[in-house]
Amino acid sequence: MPVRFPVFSETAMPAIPHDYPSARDLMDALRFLPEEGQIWLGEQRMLLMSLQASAFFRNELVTTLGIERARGVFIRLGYYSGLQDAELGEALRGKALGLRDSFLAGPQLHALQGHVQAIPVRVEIDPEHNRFHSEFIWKGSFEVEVWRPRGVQATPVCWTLLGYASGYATQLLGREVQYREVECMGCGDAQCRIEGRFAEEWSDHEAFSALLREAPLIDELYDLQARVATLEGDLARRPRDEDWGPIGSAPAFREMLAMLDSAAAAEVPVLLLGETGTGKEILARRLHDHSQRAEGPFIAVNCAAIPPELIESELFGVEKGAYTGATQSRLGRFERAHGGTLFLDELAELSPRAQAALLRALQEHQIERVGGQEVREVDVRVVAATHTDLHQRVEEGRFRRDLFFRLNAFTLTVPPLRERREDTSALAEHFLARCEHHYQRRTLGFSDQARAAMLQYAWPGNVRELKNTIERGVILTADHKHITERALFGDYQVPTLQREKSQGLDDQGRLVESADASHEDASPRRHIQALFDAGLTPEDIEREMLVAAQAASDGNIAAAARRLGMTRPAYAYRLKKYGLR
Ligand SMILES: Nc1ncnc2c1ncn2[C@@H]1O[C@H](COP(=O)(O)OP(=O)(O)OP(=O)(O)O)[C@@H](O)[C@H]1O
Repeated sequence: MPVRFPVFSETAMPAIPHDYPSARDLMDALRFLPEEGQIWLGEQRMLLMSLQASAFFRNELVTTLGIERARGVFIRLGYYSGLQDAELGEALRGKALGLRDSFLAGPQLHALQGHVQAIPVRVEIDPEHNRFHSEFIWKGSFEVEVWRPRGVQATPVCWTLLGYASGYATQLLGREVQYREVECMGCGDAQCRIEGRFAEEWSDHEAFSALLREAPLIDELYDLQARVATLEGDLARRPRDEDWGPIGSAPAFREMLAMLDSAAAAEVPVLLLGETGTGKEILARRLHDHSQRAEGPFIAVNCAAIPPELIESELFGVEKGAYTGATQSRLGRFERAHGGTLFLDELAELSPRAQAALLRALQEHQIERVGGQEVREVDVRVVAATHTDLHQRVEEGRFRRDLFFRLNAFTLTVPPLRERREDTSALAEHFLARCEHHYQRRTLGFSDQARAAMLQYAWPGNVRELKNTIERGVILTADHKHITERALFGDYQVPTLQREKSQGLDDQGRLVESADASHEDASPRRHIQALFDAGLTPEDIEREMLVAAQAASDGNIAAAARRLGMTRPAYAYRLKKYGLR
């Protein structure tokens, strides 16, 4: 169904914007967290900036870059904001209200952010029939204000706004839309008016697309450029080979890496300690790559993954006929690692017999295959790893003391991710690039909220868990969309995020004066007063909120719970309590 707004002649146009759905949903997505120094709009962290500061920034940029280049920067800035907001508009309204209202969320969000009031003149959206035509009058453009002191300009000045409208519609429709400012108060017209069409309907569309792709001249906008380029199908962000090594610049990690590198040249055995998933294997590989054995093989064995009765034959090989089923002789990992490095992960799991054989291999560089008589010389450097307390195992008599001392000569402890949180972002970007490459996907990266959640989370499974989480996020995110907190963590609520506090419900689901309510914004109190005036009890209000959240979430319980800042079980419990389920 094409969506049409009445076409008004300019004189007949009403002064008050009409036909917009309620902006309540968009306003509810806006959260002020003064105690944490943050403002959030959906999954994006926002900034409040004064018009004067914005004018100052623009002047600086125009002076530094010249007007044409500055124009490009601001159009791209707006374009990127538009892309982000379209995700929010679609998430809030797409399923529930459809394309028309998702589209109108764009100008409404623009207004909510104080940029401009957009009055629809014509809105026809019918992508199925290849039709898109929209026209808005802009009132109170902040960019006209910013330019006013510079006098009348030769060309339209609402750069960011125009970029925003183009980015929003492009992202929402999944097809390039471009807007033009056909009238602008900044260049002497009586009003600002924009028109939007599919890109190819504009004769000069290539110049506009090129502007979006143009390399920004300031570092802060490189990211934007990469994302716009991504949209244009440019397969950016391929991981480089050197990116595949251990990532980390936290002091604890750097220090450990420096020791690892100095151990690489020496021929000593190395013991890596650290929790599961901290990267012990990747570090063992680095040790190998930096050693004189780099040209030789690197063989990794997870001792815990091999049944105890098979571990010896796995490590040392087997002679034909050694046991039923040994129909031919087989090389063990030691022999395969000859001239290189053998990485023994989960070393603590070795059987006593295997421990004895390993000790001999380390001391005498000799092994015997299972069922064989021949003594074979092996030239292997052993790097072992464990997440258990090996010393304690020795005390308990479960691990040979002499072997422990042999391996313990050079010990390194790999710090868990929670002790080097500053590495989380770099690791996350690294895994994102790898996963996108692997799955041939092009997301727009992490939302601000997803990033914040990753930084808050304790990562008990360490780097491996982070990697798996990001893989999940990439799989669940459509191309050209941001990876949300939900895509990463599902319905799990990252425990320490304090945003929920400001949503005004305590952990029993009761309405409370939120942290922000004590500040200037009196609107929640006003609403609550109105509810009291209507004679509603707190129970009535709670019941209504539960129902409303469910309706607004298409009956999806997890989504409704999130909307109310509750866990799913807490929400389900309340539904039951009120007989709503
Ligand atoms: N610093 C790092 N930079 C890049 N990738 C890493 C880093 N640390 C770990 N990884 C990746 O995380 C995953 C888990 O790491 P790895 O297998 O080396 O951990 P581990 O400590 O050996 O785990 P376990 O003790 O459970 O065997 C691997 O895919 C590895 O490539």
